[in-house]
Amino acid sequence: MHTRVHFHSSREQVRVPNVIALVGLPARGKTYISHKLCRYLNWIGIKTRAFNVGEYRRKACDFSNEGKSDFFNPQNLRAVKIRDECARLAMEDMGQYLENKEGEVAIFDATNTTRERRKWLVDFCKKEDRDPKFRIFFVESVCDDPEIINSNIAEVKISSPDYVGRMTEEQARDDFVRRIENYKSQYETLDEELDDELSFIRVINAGRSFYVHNVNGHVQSRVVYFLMNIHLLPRSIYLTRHGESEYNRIGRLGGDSPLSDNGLTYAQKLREYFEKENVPGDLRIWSSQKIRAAQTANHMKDLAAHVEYWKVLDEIDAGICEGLTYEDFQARYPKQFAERDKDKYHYRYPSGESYEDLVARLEPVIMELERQSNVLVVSHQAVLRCILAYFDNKNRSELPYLNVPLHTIIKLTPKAYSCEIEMFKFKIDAVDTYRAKPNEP
Ligand SMILES: O=c1[nH]cnc2c1c(-c1ccccc1)cn2-c1ccc(Br)cc1
Ligand SMILES: O=P(O)(O)OC[C@H]1O[C@](O)(CO)[C@@H](O)[C@@H]1O
Repeated sequence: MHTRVHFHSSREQVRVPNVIALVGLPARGKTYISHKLCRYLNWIGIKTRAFNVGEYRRKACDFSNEGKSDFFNPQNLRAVKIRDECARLAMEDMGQYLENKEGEVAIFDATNTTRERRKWLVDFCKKEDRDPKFRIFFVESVCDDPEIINSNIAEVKISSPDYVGRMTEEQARDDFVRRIENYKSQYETLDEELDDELSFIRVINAGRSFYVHNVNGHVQSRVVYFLMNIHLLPRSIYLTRHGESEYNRIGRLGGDSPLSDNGLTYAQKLREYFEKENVPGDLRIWSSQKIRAAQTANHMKDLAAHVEYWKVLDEIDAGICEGLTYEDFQARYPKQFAERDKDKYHYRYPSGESYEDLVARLEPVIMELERQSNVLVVSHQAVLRCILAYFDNKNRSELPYLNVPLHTIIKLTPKAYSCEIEMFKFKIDAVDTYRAKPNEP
């Protein structure tokens, strides 16, 4: 009988609640950072939610009767009152989220461009009757590169609910530039002397340089590490499973079987796809160290600088079920089989892995994908579900059931706040290895 030891990440209860507060003028990528950080922290298992004050303001007052940029004029006292009220509401909701332990990290996405506003936040996190106090980390984004600012305004501002359908793009752009001017007059940047006791990072020109001050604790150091590895440069990430393998054909899990004839055909067609794709610059190819993946990647050899073989890209280890079919698994270990369907993300095969283990094993791959330009990843069903869940912001109950069929290329193209996903299914026969969640009895 196998001794089963349950390792549950009990660290979640231990960690102090963290607030990550953005600082910066409009169109400095605060919401971009907020969305991306939220997605990364949730994926690595740190429950995180973003609170965007702009959304509270849009709920509080529709813009039909408000002057757009004038609403942000500091002399407009009525508007100042509404904006402060929205910030207070967002802060209250954030406080509840952390107090009720719904999550460990709250991201406060607002301009926070005055020392007074930031002091309000700090006092809120450290207030007398709060136990435990919230740790707060400021992420300031400063940017004077007009190209970056204009791409931000073009990509996300003029299509924002504040403008769309109310004025022309030209008018929207002009109004937004006036809105920025309103904030500039009041902007007090973080200062290493005046704000010496604060913890913060200043990101300059979309990550061209950084100033890091008084980093405190595990979450803040992960945030700094992540922000120093992401970039805005346009590129695409291609994901594909190996071609159909002999084990796929007989429904066996895991193993290290070679490609079937169909699989070999797919490997050839994959190469032809990339010959036509004309990927700009050089294409990096990462393969797992399983024969079926290496055979698939090797058909691309001379198209890419070189193929790299990563063991961390190997398929989920099914432990005692390696080499079995699902039918064998159910017949031989009925209790285990039933347990897996109850919570497929946390279920760990005896002597094997869970999807949660896979995510932990794949974190360096995600970090390197963020750093790189155009990459093709040749891997496996469970592994690609984890990678896809990161880029498509899928949670831990959806992740183990994502559809990643054989003989299909998944092309990811990151956009401002989301990732464009295209799936190219090749007309080459392949078995269907997808096993749906059985409906509740
Ligand atoms: O506009 C900007 N100014 C300044 N920094 C910016 C942007 C954007 C951006 C650009 C276009 C659309 C949506 C967001 C991203 N970052 C950014 C910030 C921090 C890091 Br680390 C990487 C990128
Ligand atoms: O988590 P699921 O749905 O069983 O999929 C993972 C399985 O898919 C395969 O890659 C192909 O069936 C197996 O090697 C692996 O155990």
